[in-house]
Amino acid sequence: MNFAQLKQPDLIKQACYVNGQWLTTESRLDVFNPANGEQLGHIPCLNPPQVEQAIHSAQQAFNNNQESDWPQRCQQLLRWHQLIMEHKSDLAFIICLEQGKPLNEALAEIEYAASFVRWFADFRQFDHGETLASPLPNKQFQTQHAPLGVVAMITPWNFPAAMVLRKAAAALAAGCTLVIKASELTPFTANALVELAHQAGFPAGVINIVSGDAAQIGLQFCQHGAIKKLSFTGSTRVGKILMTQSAPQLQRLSLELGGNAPFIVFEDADLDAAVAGLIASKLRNNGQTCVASNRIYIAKAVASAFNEKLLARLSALSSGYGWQAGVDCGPLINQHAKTKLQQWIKESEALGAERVFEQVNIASAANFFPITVLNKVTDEMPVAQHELFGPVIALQTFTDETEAIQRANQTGAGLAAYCYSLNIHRCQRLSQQLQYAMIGINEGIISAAVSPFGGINESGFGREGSHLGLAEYQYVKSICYGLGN
Ligand SMILES: NC(=O)c1ccc[n+]([C@@H]2O[C@H](COP(=O)([O-])OP(=O)(O)OC[C@H]3O[C@@H](n4cnc5c(N)ncnc54)[C@H](O)[C@@H]3O)[C@@H](O)[C@H]2O)c1
Ligand SMILES: N[C@@H](CC=O)C(=O)O
Repeated sequence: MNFAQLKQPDLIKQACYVNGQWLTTESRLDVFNPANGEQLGHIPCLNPPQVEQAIHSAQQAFNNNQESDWPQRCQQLLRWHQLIMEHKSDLAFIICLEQGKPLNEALAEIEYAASFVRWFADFRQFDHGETLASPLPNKQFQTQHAPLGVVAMITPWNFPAAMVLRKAAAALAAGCTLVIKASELTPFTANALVELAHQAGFPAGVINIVSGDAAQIGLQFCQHGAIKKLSFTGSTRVGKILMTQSAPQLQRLSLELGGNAPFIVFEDADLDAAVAGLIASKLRNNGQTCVASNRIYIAKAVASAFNEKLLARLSALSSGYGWQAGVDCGPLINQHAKTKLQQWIKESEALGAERVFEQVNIASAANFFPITVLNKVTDEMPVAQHELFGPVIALQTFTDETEAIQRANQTGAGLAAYCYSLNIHRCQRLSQQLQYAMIGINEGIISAAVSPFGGINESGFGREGSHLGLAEYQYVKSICYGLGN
């Protein structure tokens, strides 16, 4: 299985895009299909002067950009959205091959990713400063929303299109220019999106994409005076490195980091809906989602009924190659992800967890991992302490609401939380008392372009999507007009 099967194979760029040109180098990084280990291609490993060229071209393009250019930028965004939708089956196939998720999920990711481009192009037209009521007769006060300048973005492999477009669309709508470093595990989706941006008519230098040594490029972004903001999505570990590195420049940062979402099912929940919600939130992208439910708390009174329904639904799911019909889960991204999960399961079993389900209907290639359900988990076990990022469902029980809330809040992370109950008062209490930035109430899939996405605490800061996502790439200018005497 390879990219030759694309309707438009020239969407595959084994290159970086700098100042409107695709650039290749002798030095390369190889890219593999996580499902079968086959090499898919390679991307350049740029050296610091080549990365500098990309930053410089973004700076030049920003200097040439005027607020009056917005109508053209808006047209470019709308054209980009249209091209992405026209090529969605090819783009989904690229995601499926380099990231592993099933084609239907990859297609859903493209539509979700494209929705940010459309949303920011539309919303920006209504974004404006204000004229303020002046307390002084001889002065008038106004605010303007100004673009920050050159923005660097570093994105992960789990949503190779959505994580790029959620940032890029907002920054472009704000009037910024970009240097993107996508994950080296999934570069071809980002490159194809940039090729479509090129076709949509963005001028040279407005969008640049680089690849190479991640740590070195990250450091270069953090230390570069021309880069006014760094927007990062990835692990908490790397987020902390970037924050430390960028502190001396007081560079603006958005950090979209890892989660450890509680999923609470109360005795008054619709159990079928709760099982469906858990499967949706836990097994989307085979568990490799920052908002995936991680610690599953079920009220003691309904635990055995819930578990029975859950295992019945899980038995019908299959794992396999994403490009084959009827596949529910793809592989993990690499061997490291698999070894980590095996280790945490083993350590948790040694502490008393019981394996009550292990999927049998699964492809035999190296990175596949069976959907696994553990019962009798406790909060101290590794499967509850770590962001699992895989298809492992760690079940715990609780006695009452106070206990559930207290245990759910007992983590450093603060991204997403979920609860299922048909009691409206309880749902309102939970929405107030769960200390998470995003809460799903009787719902397992919570993201949309219109809604602010982001975390608190160890899950980072900054918001993507929504009007707040645009503000991340702007600064507010306050203007005071003297009106004479
Ligand atoms: N909160 C969110 O919106 C969100 C969304 C998706 C993923 N995530 C998180 O991302 C993680 C999974 O992604 P990952 O494994 O690609 O994360 P990662 O932190 O390993 O890598 C993310 C990106 O950072 C780059 N990188 C790695 N080391 C770096 C360094 N020293 N300096 C600069 N860049 C560096 C990588 O090349 C990649 O592009 C999970 O923790 C997940 O929860 C969060
Ligand atoms: N799945 C998230 C991204 C994090 O993994 C989303 O819904 O946008």
